[in-house]
Amino acid sequence: MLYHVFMDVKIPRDLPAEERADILAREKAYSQDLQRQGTWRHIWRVAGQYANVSILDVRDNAELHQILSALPLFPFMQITVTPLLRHPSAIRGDDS
Ligand SMILES: O=C(O)C[C@H]1C=CC(=O)O1
Repeated sequence: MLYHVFMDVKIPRDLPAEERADILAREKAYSQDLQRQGTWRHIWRVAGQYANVSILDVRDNAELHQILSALPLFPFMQITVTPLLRHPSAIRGDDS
């Protein structure tokens, strides 16, 4: 199943710099690993915001929840999930 996921990042200003850097490095590694596996199909920066729009391809709601709640930045993000299905007018073969 495909999901559109909007992640709005709000890291507290008073988080120590070392801790912030560690979380961001782990977040990047985690996200890139899932991208290599094909689970995290797309990630886009939202212009002008510390936020991203992502497309994840997972088995079900439970797997999506497991993946998102394990994000190192999870405690510092507002996440909005929208389930997707193939549009009847779609012509691309790889979007379902
Ligand atoms: O920077 C972000 O948008 C947050 C986050 C999500 C994946 C990743 O590598 O960073």
